[in-house]
Parts: sequence; structure tokens; C-alpha cells
Amino acid sequence: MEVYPSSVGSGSGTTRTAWPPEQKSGALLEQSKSASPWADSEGAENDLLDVSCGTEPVRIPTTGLSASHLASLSRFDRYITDSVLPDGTPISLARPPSGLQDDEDSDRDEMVLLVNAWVTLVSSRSRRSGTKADRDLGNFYSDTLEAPGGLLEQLLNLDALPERWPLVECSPDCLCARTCGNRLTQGGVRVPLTIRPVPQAGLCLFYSPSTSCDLPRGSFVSLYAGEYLTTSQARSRWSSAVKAEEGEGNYILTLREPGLVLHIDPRRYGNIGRFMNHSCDPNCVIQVVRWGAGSWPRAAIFRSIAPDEELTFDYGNASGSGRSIADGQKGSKGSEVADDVAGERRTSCFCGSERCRGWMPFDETL
Ligand SMILES: C[S@@+](CC[C@H](N)C(=O)[O-])C[C@H]1O[C@@H](n2cnc3c(N)ncnc32)[C@H](O)[C@@H]1O
Repeated sequence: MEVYPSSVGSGSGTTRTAWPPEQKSGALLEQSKSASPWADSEGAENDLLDVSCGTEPVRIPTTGLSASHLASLSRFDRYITDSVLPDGTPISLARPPSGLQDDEDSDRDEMVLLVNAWVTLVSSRSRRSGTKADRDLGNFYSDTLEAPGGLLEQLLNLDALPERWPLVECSPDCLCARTCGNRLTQGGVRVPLTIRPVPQAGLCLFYSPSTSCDLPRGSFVSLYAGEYLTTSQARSRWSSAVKAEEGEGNYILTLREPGLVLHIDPRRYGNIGRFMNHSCDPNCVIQVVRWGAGSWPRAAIFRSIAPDEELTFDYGNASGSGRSIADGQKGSKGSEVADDVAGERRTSCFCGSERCRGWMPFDETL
């Protein structure tokens, strides 16, 4: 059963901004420029001063965009800071994601129970005693540290985080202060980034500090935000894009957990996560993070890299959710299926890594 056609997502606290932003002039851009500690580029003819239109804590400029790059962004309608439900979805992000499942997902009740259990545990204990989510599920974020640009930042302790462990952040439902240390990924992008072209893979996301400084392992980069889709919706969007020969690749990220398959499509509504390319030897990982009443899984990107380096993650491996995004890794069962089924839909991978598997991961459900 198809649960819904498309509406404005009901994510609380989500900021939506018309895109593309006005370029080079206008109050918003001037404001975002002066608010940024990393004003490093006046931009070329087609460059944007801030793709987030001032909605992220830091400005995210582009460099080296050609007119055709700009044109290729025409389907990117809105910059959002958190994932949303498609327009017209008759369920709310304030409820667990059970309503987004296709009927064929037979294990969904298990997941609903699991998610409900987390939400109940976290919110009831928080309300009752004022304790925080981290008391119940562990807080794997460090205390606040000095970070690039002189800002204060926290790190995710990736080494201590058990595999498949649910990261649950505090939220307005908790009694703790808004400044509590367990809300890292809700605060938006705070590291210096630029969007620029890269050979054979379109645009990409670069870590671009104004002075040479490493981004420590465990730094939060960004969410991979977009529209939450059921498998049948994701399949339908993918086949329409193929039919329309949009030629812009597949942006749909698949999150898999026991009893739950969710897809995130940032093509029309998205954030800077949509610009991150795949690498078979990546320097970032995806970690599923939840917060708020509905506890919907967010795909959060963390990592450690050298300065001025392209940020990548493996589209075929979302750590923390167990398996995940797209599959298609050579040698894995999922990949054999994907390779057989996808046929000519497979895309050559140009990550350039010595460990390159040759093909982009592709989710067999699409
Ligand atoms: C999430 S988007 C990444 C941003 C994209 N490069 C852009 O210009 O908007 C995914 C698409 O980027 C391209 N891409 C990402 N990583 C790639 C890689 N390692 N090799 C070839 N193409 C890649 C593919 O077209 C893929 O479908």
C-alpha cells in the first residue's frame, strides 16, 4: 500500500528556505557572510556565497561553479536543516516512523516497539527525574573542546560506540537545558566547508579551514537530510529520474535497521549532505542518530580528515545502523544481487582509491 502522495514535512524545528538563494547581494547573503568566521571567497561568476541561505550556523560557499553546474542544481528546490516528510504525508514526525512503511515490510511492528521503547524510556525518565537521554542510552559525545576557527566543538567517540548502538540525543522533551552536551547533531553545520567541482563526479563537499588544521576523528560534519520515503516511493522516484534521463545520479540513501527500511532523498529538499561523494576508502561515516518525540532516524555524518580534503563516505555502508545505505559492495550478498539486477544502471566509481571496487553501490530495492 502506498501510504501517501507528497506535503510539507512536519519536522519540528526544521528550517526551509527557498533555493537557489539570491546571489552576491541581498540582506540574507550579506548577513550570512558577516556571520561566518570563514569568509574566504568572494566567489566567481556563478558561485554562491552560502548554499544554506543563512540557515546553517556557518556560511557554506561554492567555488569554481560553472553555469552548467548551477543549472544542474535546478532540481534542488529547498535547503532544509533536518529531514522532512514529503508534502501531503498524512503522518507526522512527532510519531514513530511506522506510518511510512510499505505493507510488505512485515517486521515493522518490531521496530515500532523498539522505537517506542526508546522514546518512552528517554522521555519518561527525563520528565520524571530530570535525567538526560545519555543516562539511559549512553552519551558518546565528548565534552566541549576547542575546534578549528576557535569555536567550541564536541567529538563522537567512535571507538567506544558499540556496533548498531542507537545514538539518542536529548531534545526539547527532556528536562535538561538546551545547552546540554547531548544534542550535537541538532545544531547544524559548524565546520568550514565549500562545495566545488571534482573530475568525473560532479560537485563535492570539501573541508576548507582558513588555516591548516585537522578536523578530528569524530567531528560532526553534517546530517544527510532530505525527504523520508517508503521503498515504493523511492523506487518510483528513481525510475522516473531514469526515464527522464535526468543524468544526475542517484541521491537516495537507504537506512536499514531490523524491521525498518527508510530512504532519504535530498534531491529536491536537502542539505549539504547531498553534495558528498562516495569513496570506497572514505574519510567519513554515517551514524544513525535519533531525537525528539517520533525518534525518526537521522543520517549523521562524522569523521576525521586532513585539511582541504574532499569529504566522502561509503554509500554502501552506514555504520551504526548495521547495514545500510546503498548496498552493492563487491563480495557481499547484497552486491551480487545489485550487480545482477542493476545491469547497465550501475555507475562507474571514480573515487580514485586503491581500494576502489569499480562501481558505485546501488540499492537493490530501487
Ligand atoms: C549524493 S550525490 C553527490 C553529489 C554529486 N556529485 C553532485 O554533483 O551533486 C551522488 C552522485 O554523485 C556522483 N558520484 C558520487 N560519488 C562518485 C564516485 N565515487 N564516482 C563517480 N560518481 C560519483 C554520482 O553521480 C552519484 O549518483
